[in-house]
Amino acid sequence: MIEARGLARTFTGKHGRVEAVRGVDLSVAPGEIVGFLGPNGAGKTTTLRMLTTLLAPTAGTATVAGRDLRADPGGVRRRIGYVAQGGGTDPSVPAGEELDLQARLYGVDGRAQRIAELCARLELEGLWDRPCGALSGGQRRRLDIALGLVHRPPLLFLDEPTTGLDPQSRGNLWEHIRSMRAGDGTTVFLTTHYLDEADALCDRLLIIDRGRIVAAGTPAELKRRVAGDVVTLQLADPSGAARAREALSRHRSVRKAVAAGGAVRLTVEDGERQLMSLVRTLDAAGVELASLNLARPSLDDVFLTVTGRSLRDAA
Ligand SMILES: Nc1ncnc2c1ncn2[C@@H]1O[C@H](COP(=O)(O)OP(=O)(O)OP(=O)(O)O)[C@@H](O)[C@H]1O
Repeated sequence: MIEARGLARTFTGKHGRVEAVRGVDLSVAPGEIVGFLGPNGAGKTTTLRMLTTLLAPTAGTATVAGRDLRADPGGVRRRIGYVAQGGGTDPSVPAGEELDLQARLYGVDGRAQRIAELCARLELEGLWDRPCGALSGGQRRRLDIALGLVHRPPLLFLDEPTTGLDPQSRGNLWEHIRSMRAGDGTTVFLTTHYLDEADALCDRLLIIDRGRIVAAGTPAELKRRVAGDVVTLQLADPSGAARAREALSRHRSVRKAVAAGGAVRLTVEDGERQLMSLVRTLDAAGVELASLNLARPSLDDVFLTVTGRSLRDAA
């Protein structure tokens, strides 16, 4: 559904050159929900705007929904839906009117039926006459999605669909996105910087950092392949962190050791079995331990492993 090779975008302005996206390759199969994850400023929106024809790439090629991005941008636009960050509704216009107008703009066959179908599926019934500005955050996001889907596109792009929503509305929106896929087989490509969203909603993830894709796979694959188990050793005396890190990084099970805030954080193969041996290594190095924690990897650990930074800190 999407094939991109070497997609890049450089901005040149008064303050110099910004290489926002530096050669992105990506493939999305029909029916997938793919999450594009990364910290603020990583290049998510820029990539999305290129894939949706809103921004011309400086380099690279892409086929989107079966059409060539450069040769046939109009063809791409007719076959995709795009929901921008914050949506694009007029606060003073009633929700139903927005939907009707969008359907007319696209010349949708069976307009009334398509709108009724979307309203039922996205729980928008009864909101027809309500001005968009008077809808709740969750309702507005569902209306934005309905607007993006009115012309039955096989591919839907969502830019940070749940930013600003409370946890309950976020979970509710995830359900709706899944039901779109189940009902029409819609392929969904979404950007997010929420790790829980990426984990719970997406079949596959692409992690972008500083304009490059640094990891790709299903959430489970990424956690298994990239991260290993995470052992955090809190030291009694924070000044021993560097020494502890050095001793532990020589341990045969340790893939990566990072010292931060008086603790050493290890990425370890088979963490449970290695705990005693790690404690002995620390003991031999003369470093006193205050506490110990073993955790299965999270997506944040994946990001930390591939970039050396925490996604939470970076976001
Ligand atoms: N029109 C522009 N002119 C100059 N620089 C830009 C422009 N648009 C984006 N950038 C820069 O390109 C980089 C990538 O921005 P982009 O909006 O793609 O990131 P993002 O991952 O979507 O971030 P966020 O999560 O904050 O939305 C940033 O450094 C940003 O400041």
